[in-house]
Order: sequence, then C-alpha cells, then structure tokens
Amino acid sequence: MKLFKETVLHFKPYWKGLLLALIFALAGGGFTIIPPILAGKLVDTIIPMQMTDTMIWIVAGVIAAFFLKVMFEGLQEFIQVRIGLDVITDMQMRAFKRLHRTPMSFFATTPRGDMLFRLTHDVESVQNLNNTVVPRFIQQLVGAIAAFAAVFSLFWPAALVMFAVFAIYLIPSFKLGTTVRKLGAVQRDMSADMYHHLQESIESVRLIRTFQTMDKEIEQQTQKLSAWKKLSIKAALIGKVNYRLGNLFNIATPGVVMLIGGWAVWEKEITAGTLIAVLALIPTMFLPVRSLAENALTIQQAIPALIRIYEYFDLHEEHKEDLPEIGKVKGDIQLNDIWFKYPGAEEYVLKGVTLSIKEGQHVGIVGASGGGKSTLIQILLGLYEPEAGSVHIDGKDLYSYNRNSFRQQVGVVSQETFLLNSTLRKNLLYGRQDAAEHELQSACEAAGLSELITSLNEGYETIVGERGLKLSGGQRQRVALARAILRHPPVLIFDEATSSLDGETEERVQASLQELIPGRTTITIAHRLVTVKDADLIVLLDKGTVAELGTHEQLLEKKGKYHELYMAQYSELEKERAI
Ligand SMILES: Nc1ncnc2c1ncn2[C@@H]1O[C@H](COP(=O)(O)OP(=O)(O)OP(=O)(O)O)[C@@H](O)[C@H]1O
Repeated sequence: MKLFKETVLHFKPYWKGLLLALIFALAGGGFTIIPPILAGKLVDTIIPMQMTDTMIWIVAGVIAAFFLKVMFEGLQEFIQVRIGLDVITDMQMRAFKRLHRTPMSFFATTPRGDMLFRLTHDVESVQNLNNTVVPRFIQQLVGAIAAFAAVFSLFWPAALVMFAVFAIYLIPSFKLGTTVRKLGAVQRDMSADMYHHLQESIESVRLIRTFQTMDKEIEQQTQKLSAWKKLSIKAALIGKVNYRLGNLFNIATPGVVMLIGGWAVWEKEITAGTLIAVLALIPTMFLPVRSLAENALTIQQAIPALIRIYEYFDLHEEHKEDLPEIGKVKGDIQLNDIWFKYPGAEEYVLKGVTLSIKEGQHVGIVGASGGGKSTLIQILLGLYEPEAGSVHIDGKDLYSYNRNSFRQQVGVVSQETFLLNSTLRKNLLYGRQDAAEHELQSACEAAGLSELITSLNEGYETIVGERGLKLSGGQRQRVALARAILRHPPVLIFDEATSSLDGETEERVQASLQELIPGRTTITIAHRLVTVKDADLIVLLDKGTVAELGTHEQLLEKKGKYHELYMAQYSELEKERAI
C-alpha cells in the first residue's frame, strides 16, 4: 500500500503530462481495433459485391489506422518515459539527500556496497521497468480493453471464452509469478552481496597484495557468482515457462473461438466477416498478459528495488532541517557531563566528561589509545549524540541548532585523510572554493606543502588519484591540513593531524600551526605529548573520563598519569629539551 501511495505522490506533480499520455494511449488503442473491423467489412461486403473503389478506401483506412496508432503510441511512450525518468531521478536524489542527513551511526552499521547498490542498481532496475515495460503495457492494456469491447459487441460468446481463458491462465501464471518474485528478491540480495564484495576487494587491493589473499578473494567471488548464476537460471526458466504458457493459451483461444464462431456463422447468427474480425482481435487482447509474463523478472526485480529506494526516504534524520542556524561562532565550547556509548555497544566510551574551552584557547587532548578522544570530537561536532549531557557553543545548545552551520565554521584534520580523485587544487579548495591564489599558497606554506607542489610537474593541477593514493600518507595529511587552514575557521581541530609526518617535517608544520592557532579555539589530539606541550590546557582522557587537567607544567608537577606517560615517551635528553 505504501508502495502505491509513495508512487502516486511522486507522479502527482506530473499529472498533466500523464493525462496527455493517457489520451494518446486511448487514441492508439482506438486505432488498434480499426483494421480487424475493416477486415470483417472486406469479407462481408466489399469482396462479395466487388466494390473496387471502396476497397481502396478500406486499404487506405487500414494504413491510416496503423500510422495513427504508431504515432499516438509513440507520443504516449515518449511522454511516459520522460515523466518516468523525471520521477526516478527525483526519487534517487531524495534518497541521496536523505542519506546525507542520516546520523553517522547509520554509515558505521550499513555496508557501503548496500548503499551504492540501492542508489545505482536498484534505480536502474526501476528505470528498466519505466523505459519499456510500463509504457508498452499501458498501450497494450488500452488496446486489449478496446479489443475486448469490440469483440463483446460483435460476438459476445467469444468475449466470454476469452474471459474464461484469462481466468484459467491467471491461476498458474500467478503461482509462477509469485515464485519468480521470491527468486527475484533473493537474486537481488545476492547481487548486492556480490557488489559489496567486489567493491571491498578492489578497495583493499593493497591489503590483499600484501597478505597474498588473492586466491581467497577469487574463490569467494566464484562461489557467490555461481550461486547467483544457479538461481538466475532457475528464475529465467520459470519466467520462460510462464511466457510460453501464455503463448499456449493465446494459440488455444482462437481454436475455441473458431469452433463456436464457425457454428454461429452456419446458424447465421454472425457473418464470416465478424468472425474474422473477432479472430483478428484475439492477439491484441492477449498482449498485456503475455507482456506481463515476458517481463515478469524485470517487474519482480523493480518492485523490491522501488521498496528499497523508498526505505531511504524514511531514514532517521540527524537533525531537523528547519532548526535555526547557529550564527557566527566565536569558539567558546562547553561539554557538560557527556555520557556516550556507540549504538549496539554495551560499554560507555565517554563517562560523564565535562570540559570547558574558552574562545581562542588551545586545548590538547591526550591519553591511551581507545580512551575516547576521537569520540569526544565526534560528539562536539554533533556527529553522534550523547545519551546524557550537552554541548554548548558560545552558550548555545548545539543540538537545538542546525549542526551543519556550526561544522561549516570548524576546520578538522583527522587521522584518516579523505581526498577526491581530482587535482591538488580542487582538493585544497574543497572547503573554500573562493579562496584567492595567495591564500592558497600561504595555506600550503603553513602545512609544509609548498616544496612538494613546486617539485611536481603539474603543480596544483596534479591529479592525486583515487582517495589520494598517488600521494604518501604524510603528503595526504599535509593537504588536509592546508585545506583546513584555508577555511580560516574560528575553531580548529587536529586529531593526530601530524602523526604521518616524519619528525623533521612535523616540527616544521607544528611551528607553522603555532602561528595559526592564536585567535582560534584549537583542539589538538596527540599521542606525542610534545605536540601539545604549549597548549593552554591539556586534558588527559582515560577510559572515557577526564583523569587529569592542567597545563603541561602543572600536569608534570602533579606526577600523575600524564607524568607517567611523559616519562614513558621520552628519553632523558628529549625530556630536557622539551621542558
Ligand atoms: N563507530 C564506532 N562504533 C563502535 N565503537 C567505536 C566506534 N568508533 C570507536 N569505537 C570504540 O570507542 C572507543 C574509543 O574510540 P576512540 O576512537 O574515541 O578512541 P581514541 O582515544 O581516539 O583512540 P586512538 O588514540 O587510538 O585514536 C574504542 O574502544 C573504539 O573501539
């Protein structure tokens, strides 16, 4: 029911075009029944009376009827395909937009292959249905109704025979159709699984080569493919049986009609011409049924595909679109008693974290791996919502505002660097398209990228490759840094932003970053304590709680966990240098 309602709602804005298509379909259907009726007249009157002139008119009438039928049906088909494509692209965009508004937890729990499959293959399945099956079926249905009405008025017992044949045929056809539908759903899930595996396999090519697991990957794909093939053969076989069954009834029906029609001609109840017209109309009546059987698989694939696209319309939204914008951010951040665990997890990752960051302050977050540092940043950006507690930006509750308006004013450089398969320039300008050339250059300078760009033949126009694979890890991280710097955000977040750089480059980049930090609220997550030793405040996060808080010197004096970490990290010499 929802399927029907949603579909009607999507087509509603195009009702005028659809009405026009229906008028053309009706006209096409009307012209479909003219040639058989004229053939009846030919047999009954024109030939016996040798009306040569009228015969020419009849032939002209048949040709004109065919021509008009083709024209009207062509117009109807075109309008319908056009509207269908508009509707499908609307649906695809609606699903895609919604996907971008869902919480991050959705992406963490949904295979990427599944998302891609819905937005590509499922959409394609619906397009296949739209481009050929539906417009033709409507023509055929209109033609069949017109033919049925004509047969009923010419010789009603033949119409009755047809009706009975349809009823008998529908029983096995329905059963076979149900089987095809079930097979179609399984086949689709198998395809999605294969798609996911292929995608993962291609993306993990480095891992596969390193661990030499190609054979295992190929074996897995072979198994999936052969299971899919087996099922597809079964579905194709049932589809063909269904189609041939339709043909069988199509052939049998004229036989029965000939029998009762021939008898009616002998009894002078109808003329021979009427019988010929009726016989000629039979295939037209069978066309929609045959078409349904022939395209059963396409239909059975498209319906679940449509349902799966519709499922995305109801995805949970991260926040309502109509929430107010947060306005220009100064950078005062307050986290109050944050309790958080990841969806489906039992353990809390953050247990009552409270943190106050003043405008323009530089805060370092340190602690053992898995302590919840990156999670805290995700909460601060509103990517995940805590179970309890609140986030205030300049005194405003973040979750009562459009979070995107806050994120736009934050420059984030994280452990993972995402680059587009495009030029360095496009990647650098990703967050701020309108930056001037000198701004671009100084951001690259600050991020330690200038030398690399000068050394490249194509400079800023160098293509970085799929996910930036043509760059080293450190180079990718520097691109991400420059990209964040270029935005001039009031809030900067560095999550292990310099971890992929060699010691010398890191020192250089850190020195440049120190110049950028004044005047902006900056949060730096680092494993190497020296990275944050100049921060105004250092937070030691341990197993989801704030274990220690203070400046580098205060924390060292405290001789607690920070001190312990510090001692563990540095040799005596480095320690002296760092203090
Ligand atoms: N998307 C997720 N779903 C479920 N659990 C997660 C997810 N992301 C992180 N975790 C878990 O949350 C805990 C904290 O992870 P988090 O990344 O915040 O730690 P971290 O302190 O930043 O670690 P690191 O220093 O290694 O980056 C870990 O136990 C991790 O397994």
